[in-house]
Amino acid sequence: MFSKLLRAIIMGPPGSGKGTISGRIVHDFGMKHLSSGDLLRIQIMNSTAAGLEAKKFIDQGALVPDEVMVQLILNELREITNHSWLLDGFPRTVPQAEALSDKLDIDVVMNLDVPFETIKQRLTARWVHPGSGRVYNLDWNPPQIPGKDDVTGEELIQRDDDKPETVTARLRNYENQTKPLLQFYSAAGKLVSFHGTESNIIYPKVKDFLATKIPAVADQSQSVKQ
Ligand SMILES: Nc1nc2c(ncn2[C@@H]2O[C@H](COP(=O)(O)OP(=O)(O)O)[C@@H](O)[C@H]2O)c(=O)[nH]1
Ligand SMILES: Nc1ncnc2c1ncn2[C@@H]1O[C@H](COP(=O)(O)OP(=O)(O)O)[C@@H](O)[C@H]1O
Repeated sequence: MFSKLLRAIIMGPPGSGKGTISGRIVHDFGMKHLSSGDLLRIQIMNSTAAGLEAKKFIDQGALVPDEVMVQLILNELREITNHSWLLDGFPRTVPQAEALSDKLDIDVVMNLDVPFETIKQRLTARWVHPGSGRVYNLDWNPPQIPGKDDVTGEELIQRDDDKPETVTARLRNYENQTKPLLQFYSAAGKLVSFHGTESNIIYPKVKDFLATKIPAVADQSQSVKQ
């Protein structure tokens, strides 16, 4: 029934739950998750040339230039062979999407359609574990020990770009630069949108959809045993 590896994109405005839902997809379907934001934050933590260059844009809520992003992501995707993957946060502009489709065929684009009013209040309460990209929310899914990652016990950080004024700039950029991608992927027949305000309600719909495309982890281990 499932003859090939799945190449999927998850899209949506900042704070729509891409990281949260990706974590559940990885758990249930074992896909490799590649988040452009996590990748950039690791480059910044390691003070690489690409990281230092990217930080100037990220701190202002601006998008990192297309050529930097395309190179970074295509290099990473080249490393993932023989595995289904889920791309989160890339592409974010039409030129990025064109550069990606020049190199690879994408199977599905899942769009999280969450209203801006819902999002704004979420982001100021977001804390992240930079090493893994695990994401928490002080109101919604707080860590077991305040300020510490549940799995490693390491310190959580609040992202510099989650300040209210930067969030406004990011939402504006989403509207101007990223939203046109919905039309791009819709015209290509790849787009599936999930509407809602709660990840717990959106995720079961995403899961049902993905189950028609890729075996769940439980089914994969069963087929190994047989
Ligand atoms: N209140 C609430 N917060 C949520 C929900 N889903 C995710 N969050 C939190 O909202 C913030 C943004 O989610 P995240 O997955 O990082 O979104 P992304 O920016 O699209 O990757 C994080 O702090 C999440 O813990 C939800 O359904 N309700
Ligand atoms: N594909 C991309 N193109 C340009 N900039 C990007 C891209 N992905 C991430 N960034 C930069 O990194 C920041 C954080 O990205 P991300 O963690 O994906 O944010 P969020 O999860 O809130 O949508 C973005 O605001 C942007 O500055």
